[in-house]
Amino acid sequence: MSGRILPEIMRRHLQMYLVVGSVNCLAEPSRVVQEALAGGTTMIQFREKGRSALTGVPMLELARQLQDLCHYAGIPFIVNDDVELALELNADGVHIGQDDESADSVRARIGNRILGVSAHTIEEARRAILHGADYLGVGPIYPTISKDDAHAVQGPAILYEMRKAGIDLPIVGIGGITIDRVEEVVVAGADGVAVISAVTQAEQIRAAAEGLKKKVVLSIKHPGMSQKL
Ligand SMILES: Cc1ncc(COP(=O)(O)OP(=O)(O)O)c(N)n1
Ligand SMILES: Cc1ncsc1CCOP(=O)(O)O
Ligand SMILES: [Mg+2]
Repeated sequence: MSGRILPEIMRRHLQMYLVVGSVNCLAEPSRVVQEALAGGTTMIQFREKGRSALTGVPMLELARQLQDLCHYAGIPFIVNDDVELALELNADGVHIGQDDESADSVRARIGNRILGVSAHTIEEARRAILHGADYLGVGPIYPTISKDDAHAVQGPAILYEMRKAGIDLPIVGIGGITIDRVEEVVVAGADGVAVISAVTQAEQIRAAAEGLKKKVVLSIKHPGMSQKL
């Protein structure tokens, strides 16, 4: 990448952001990602975390496989937490939280790659921006089954508060987001939704991703209309 990603391009990548690892998938992870991409997923985060998470060579092989799928689909491939892995793979970016390596240090290591930072408060959001974040991951907006150590549920109000405080960086809402909740997340100020279970646990993965994406796009263009879908 020749420079930092433009906010308007970042916002589009955040519309239907799938966070995924082998632990979350009912079907084979590469199959899940293929289907999700066919449904219009706009960015993927590789998050290989949890009790039965892969490590070593199998983890690396899965990461490469998913990265290739993203490459062919023309969407960014982001690595959760592990900056070394992101650099080794030449991934498009990294997502870090408040308990991970600090954002300014990660920015210095990854150059112009995409940097996503989790923020739970206006203060954390402002610091992340100063430290070079390209987007903020805000949540959990609703209760989640996919992260044991998640912060307290914040509700869509946190998105309103951040926007009201003048935070205009691209934001993705995360945590317990289902198709019925997309509109209120977008209307509250998010540019898109990041999901694990709504896609990885769906019976029809492609249709699930497609439905979420359509609802985000409609909620951005015509707030209020997406109820009719
Ligand atoms: C898009 C997005 N937003 C938030 C998170 C959570 O990151 P973090 O708080 O570091 O927790 P872990 O995912 O590392 O368990 C995320 N991964 N993605
Ligand atoms: C990684 C993460 N960070 C905050 S909530 C969450 C889990 C989101 O998963 P789900 O979409 O299944 O609630
Ligand atoms: Mg983290």
